[in-house]
Amino acid sequence: MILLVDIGNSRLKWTQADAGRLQPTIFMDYRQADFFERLREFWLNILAPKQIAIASVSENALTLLLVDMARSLWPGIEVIIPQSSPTAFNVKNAYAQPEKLGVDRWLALQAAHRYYPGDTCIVDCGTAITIDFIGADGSHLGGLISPGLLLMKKSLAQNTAALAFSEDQAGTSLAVVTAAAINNGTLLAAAGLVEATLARQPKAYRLVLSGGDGETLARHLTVPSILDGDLVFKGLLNYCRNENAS
Ligand SMILES: Nc1ncnc2c1ncn2[C@@H]1O[C@H](COP(=O)(O)OP(=O)(O)O)[C@@H](O)[C@H]1O
Ligand SMILES: CC(C)(COP(=O)(O)O)[C@@H](O)C(=O)NCCC(=O)O
Ligand SMILES: [K+]
Repeated sequence: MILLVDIGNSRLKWTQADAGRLQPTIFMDYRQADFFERLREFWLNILAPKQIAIASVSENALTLLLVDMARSLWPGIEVIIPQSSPTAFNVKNAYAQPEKLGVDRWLALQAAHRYYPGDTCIVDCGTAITIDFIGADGSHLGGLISPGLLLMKKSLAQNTAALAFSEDQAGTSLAVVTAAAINNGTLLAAAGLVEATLARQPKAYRLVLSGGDGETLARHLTVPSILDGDLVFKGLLNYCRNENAS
């Protein structure tokens, strides 16, 4: 059994992999006061893992606390914390400073190259929206970062006098009330960003979506997409199979 952990800027996601098969993901808000107790409760009741692999774009202190918890629960557990690098698993990082690419994006690129080979565009619609392109030969072409849906709405609420935050369903039609105007405006900003980015590339790319708002985005895009919320976990699994990747 392998324990896989993906820490984003909003939530911690974890799952277990048994012979490469991923169990359902557990989503947790790591900013809640009882987060560590709740996670410990969960982990006390799982089969002892041989390895724990962690991908985090959040505070390093959080990763260290999780490693401490894992080591106290399962002494001798192997801890794997991949870092962004110039190349790994036949994928070449396009960043001028490869270590600066978010490790979640780096792992998703490696998983896409393995499970969706070809020219692929990966969009992770989480706290931020990240868009990354990879060619069939494994070369990353670069990417884009924009605020996610919740952040766009929060920033409107925080920086205006008259715009309140609402979690109502969003669409892409023209609205006649403020809440819908905001929800639809922000959703269309995200959908338009993805569609425009794809349209501006010199060739066609297969689109793979992930992240907490991936499904919402998929429903409102005018282009076909595949939903895969496990890309980061799948990327982590590579490092568990082969620790010597560079
Ligand atoms: N139950 C939920 N709790 C929190 N965010 C959610 C939930 N359902 C959908 N979302 C959306 O998902 C986004 C977070 O996605 P996620 O992939 O977990 O982000 P991150 O990887 O940045 O932590 C939020 O910004 C929000 O818009
Ligand atoms: C862009 C991100 C904030 C996305 O994080 P997320 O929305 O998954 O929480 C993260 O991948 C990150 O911190 N990246 C480092 C900068 C970069 O990738 O260029
Ligand atoms: K993201």
